[in-house]
Parts: sequence; C-alpha cells; structure tokens
Amino acid sequence: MSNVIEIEHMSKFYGAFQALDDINLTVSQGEVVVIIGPSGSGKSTLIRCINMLEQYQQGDIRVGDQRVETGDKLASIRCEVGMVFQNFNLYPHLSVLTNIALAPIRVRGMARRDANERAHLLLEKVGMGGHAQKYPSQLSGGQQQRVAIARTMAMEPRVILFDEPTSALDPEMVGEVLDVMQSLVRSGVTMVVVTHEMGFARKVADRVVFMENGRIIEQNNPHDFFTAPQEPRTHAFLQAVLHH
Ligand SMILES: Nc1ncnc2c1ncn2[C@@H]1O[C@H](COP(=O)(O)OP(=O)(O)OP(=O)(O)O)[C@@H](O)[C@H]1O
Repeated sequence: MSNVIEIEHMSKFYGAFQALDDINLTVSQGEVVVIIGPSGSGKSTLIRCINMLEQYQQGDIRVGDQRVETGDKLASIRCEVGMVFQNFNLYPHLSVLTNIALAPIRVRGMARRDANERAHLLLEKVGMGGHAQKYPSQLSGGQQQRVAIARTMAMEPRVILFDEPTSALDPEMVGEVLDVMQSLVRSGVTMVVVTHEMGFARKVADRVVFMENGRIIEQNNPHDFFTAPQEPRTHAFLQAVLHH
C-alpha cells in the first residue's frame, strides 16, 4: 500500500528547546493513526510540522510525492493535508455553506454552483443538513466541529490531521464528533488523530503511537498496545489515564 506520509529522522526546535527528537513515522493510504501521550510531549507540534504550521530543522517529511518545506510548496501541501483544530476555527462572518464552499472556489477554482452542491452533500454526511444558512455562532460546539470537518473534506485532501478535535467540547457533544470521524474512517479517509479519547483509539485506530518528551516511545495495533504495552513508560501512562 502506498505511503501518504513519510517522516524520517525529523527533529524540531523552538529556539534552544528540542520539541521533537528523531521522529520516524509512516502513514499509509486508508490508515488511521492515533497519537497519544502526556501534555507537552510534542503531539501537536508533530502534526503542525506535517502541514507546515511549524517548521522543522532536521530530517524529512514527505506527503505523497512532495517534500514538506517552506517556500512555494506551501499551497500545494495545504491542499493535500487537511486539518481540524481543537477550536473549530470557522469564519464567523460566513454562513455554514460558505465556510465549506470557500476554499474549493478560491483555491481550486471550482464553480460556485458545484462548490455549493458539494458543500450541501458534505453537510448531509456530517448530519448538519438543515443548517447551511446559519452562522457559526448559532451552532453548538459539536455542530461547529462537524462543519469544520465538512470544510476540510471539501478540499478532498489525501490525509486529514485532527488536533484534539473534541477537547474543547462539552462532554455530551464529544460522541457526535467521534461518530462523524468514525464514518469518515469507514469511507476510507486517511487520518492522523491527536486525542485523549482512549476509547476512540482502541476502537477506531489501525495504529496507536505513544509519545513522551518529543520522542515516539512505542507504536502498535490497538489490541496489543492497550493489552501488552512493551515500554514501562507506556505502561505507566496507560495505568494513569485508564484507571484514574
Ligand atoms: N510556540 C512555541 N514556542 C516554544 N515552545 C513551544 C511552542 N509550542 C509548544 N512548545 C513546547 O513544545 C513542547 C511540545 O508541545 P506540544 O503542544 O506539541 O505538546 P502536546 O503533546 O501537543 O501537549 P498537549 O497535550 O498539552 O496539547 C512543550 O514543552 C511546549 O511547551
């Protein structure tokens, strides 16, 4: 199966502080990789390097057949890599429909009618069919996040990166967003998900990656990862999060 993301010996520094240390990770087409680890372990930094929200200093990141690097690559990498943030980041002054249709029109040059038609289909897919003309402030957090997912899908990226997509939500809305993500998985979307939702990792991931202090400590299929972690640090983390 072809690799969508290939990361080799990648390190990232914020000034003198090393946030990522010799990261090696591949994600193949259709794969769901869930990244877990303690606060400050570098999970967000890692996915922000993949879509060029942060620069890395050593090693390589490739998406499809392109090397991720600054300069003229930015636009084409951003088309290939979708991102869903913790705080939804919808445009507050645009309707739900326009939030979704805007980038396909502006960036891909799609005709407005086609982009709107696609936006309506995507809204149905995320269970938001009746809300096309509303504004983000009229929606709950869970609804806004489902619109944000539809907006990312509208660009038909090769892979979608999720940075703690349910962390800013009230508990009763977490399930509706995870359900939408699971439906994307069933339709074959490749994704990398940073989350504290262990149930999602267990049920939906093809592979779970555990990070600590800027390093990948261990990665495995969810069954083996959760039942028989190999590294003492993984074991200790799972004990703390699963039994508190
Ligand atoms: N812009 C920045 N400048 C300097 N240091 C930063 C910056 N962003 C993150 N860091 C540091 O890099 C480390 C990794 O942060 P990161 O946000 O990637 O961790 P995380 O695993 O995603 O944590 P959390 O689960 O709390 O979101 C932390 O020590 C953090 O303080």
